[in-house]
Amino acid sequence: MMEAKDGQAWLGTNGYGSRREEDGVCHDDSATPVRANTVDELHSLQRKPQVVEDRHRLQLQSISASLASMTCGIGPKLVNGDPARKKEMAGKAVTHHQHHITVPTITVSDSDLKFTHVLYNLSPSELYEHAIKYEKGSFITSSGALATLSGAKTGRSPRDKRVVKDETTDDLWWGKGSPNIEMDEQTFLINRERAVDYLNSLDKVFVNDQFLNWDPNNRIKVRIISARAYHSLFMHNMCIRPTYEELENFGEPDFTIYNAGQFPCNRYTHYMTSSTSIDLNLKRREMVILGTQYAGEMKKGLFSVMHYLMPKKQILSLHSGCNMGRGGDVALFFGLSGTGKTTLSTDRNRILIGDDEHCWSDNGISNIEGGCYAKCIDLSQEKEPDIWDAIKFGTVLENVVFDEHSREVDYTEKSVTENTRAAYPIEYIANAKIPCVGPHPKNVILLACDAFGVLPPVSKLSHAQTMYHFISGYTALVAGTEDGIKEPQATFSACFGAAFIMLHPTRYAAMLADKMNKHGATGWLVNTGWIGGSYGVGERISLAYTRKIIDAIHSGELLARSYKKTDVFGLDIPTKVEGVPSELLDPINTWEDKDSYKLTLLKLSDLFKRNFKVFANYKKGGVSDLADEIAAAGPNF
Ligand SMILES: Nc1ncnc2c1ncn2[C@@H]1O[C@H](COP(=O)(O)OP(=O)(O)O)[C@@H](O)[C@H]1O
Ligand SMILES: C=C(OP(=O)(O)O)C(=O)O
Ligand SMILES: [Ca+2]
Ligand SMILES: [Mn+2]
Repeated sequence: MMEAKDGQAWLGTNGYGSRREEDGVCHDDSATPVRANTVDELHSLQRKPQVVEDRHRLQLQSISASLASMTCGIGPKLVNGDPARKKEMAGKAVTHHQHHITVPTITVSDSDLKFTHVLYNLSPSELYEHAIKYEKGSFITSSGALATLSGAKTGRSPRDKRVVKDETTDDLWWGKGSPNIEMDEQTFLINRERAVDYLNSLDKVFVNDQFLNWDPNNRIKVRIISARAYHSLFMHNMCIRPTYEELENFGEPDFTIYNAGQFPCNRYTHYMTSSTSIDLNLKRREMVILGTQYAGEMKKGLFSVMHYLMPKKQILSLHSGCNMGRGGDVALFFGLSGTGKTTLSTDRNRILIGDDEHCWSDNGISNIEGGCYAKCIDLSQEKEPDIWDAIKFGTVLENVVFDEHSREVDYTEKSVTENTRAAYPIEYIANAKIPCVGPHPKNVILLACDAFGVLPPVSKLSHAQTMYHFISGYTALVAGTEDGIKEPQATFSACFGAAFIMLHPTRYAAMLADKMNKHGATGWLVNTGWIGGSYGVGERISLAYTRKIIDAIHSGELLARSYKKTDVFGLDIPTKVEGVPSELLDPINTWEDKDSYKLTLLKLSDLFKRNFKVFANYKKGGVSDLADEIAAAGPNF
């Protein structure tokens, strides 16, 4: 080594340092030498250390309290940072012993002796490294997105969702048709303890402190405690990301998720019917996840919470996408999974406010989330260029298949699941509106993917029809996609999101009716499903045609068209839409077998009627006055 001028040593390429030898050989010593004595020292120069301040101590105390065991009432010993960098972290621990307890405690369990490292609001880069190093199935794809596997579950488990029933939850929707399956407080605490013990047994946990709802007056603070970098990155993308200052003043969360998804619940525990349990406790403002690693549970679990909290403030929570034209006209896109909310709200010519969860308050629309969650089965650059471009560094790609060597994703591949997904921050869509808020909607578009092929590609709805179809929440997808032709499966999901609503559907419908009336919004029903016959005979309407229809709604062109009424459903269908063959607009034209069309139409209308019966008779603080008018807005035959 050779002494540099300022007393630091440089690293040379050999034992002689980089002394210039006058031998006519060219040496590689043109750059300023590195200031390090050892390779370790050199590596330590790479990263600017994070300053551990009092702020971090307060955060650790707060997290320790979040992870407190119910039985002994104290939280674990926590230390900031990566366990793999132990030496750098030494002496900076915060424990409950210092802060919460004045008398000396006697250590009674092994878990009291250990530290849990907290990886607090890590950046996407840090989370990538953790995922790749420690989580099997994590890879960097050729676009820079992180491919991950969600494990045995590749979709949500609605039958395993439980809601604590107590004195505060009388006004919830319980019973037949409701997504809220009850559990008691005691059982919740048993599952909570199971999750907390699991998380505390780990060397490290990930903690995300973030926000929900872009409306600053109605924003809530959420904390997500999880065991996987994948989950932390997913929520980083999906929730609203705090600025440094906002994080500094974060304080205590309004709601906390304990995601112990790799660990099962105990089937012997009361109310458990499988090894998966997603438990919501509104009074404690906590959610526990056991036995599923599907990240969508966290996103949609928080959505349920918003479906409870927001209506209490006269704010309507909506399972819809939302975008805005350059002139400020806002459109909502309702629909069940796979009907096109994400695809159609992401539109080159319009500004994206959000793809899935919104609030409608007296001030207009706000997105609940900070990211989008797009399906990627059969994704193509040509058909969905904006979503394609959003799949880059930072994006989580769930359960996709890629080329072993090139790491190119094959979006047609369903060998892990058909529900392959991309989760990305909303600003990855070039024309996203930040902050994600907008004025009152002008158009309310109800999407149905009708695999029966009898609903028209577009209908204009009266207010009563809008309510009827909103409460019905119809779509029909095809059950199995592989072996042969299967019957389309009709699904009715109230408010186009029965799995997430907490109150009776009529409560949300009444609010929607009220807001649409007040702000003069027009309702539309768009069939993004089959034309020319049911699944097996006809085909799915092309995305290009659906986009033309949506364009005509946005521009006002469609409102000005002439209409005719259909039989049975009594829908008003336009006779012409720019860019769409006119014969497509009335389904009877595209069916070769007219008898079969009529039979299928009647069959579907019968399914609608049977489904609606339960709502028609419901009179409890909902749209009871409107009930008759709304029921009459359904199919008639
Ligand atoms: N005509 C169409 N309209 C909308 N989506 C279509 C159409 N044809 C095919 N699709 C595909 O259907 C899927 C719709 O899914 P997505 O937009 O993610 O639904 P959601 O957000 O409502 O769950 C996408 O994969 C899209 O490419
Ligand atoms: C994440 C989901 O949303 P969607 O399929 O509506 O995009 C879901 O329903 O699990
Ligand atoms: Ca959804
Ligand atoms: Mn979606």
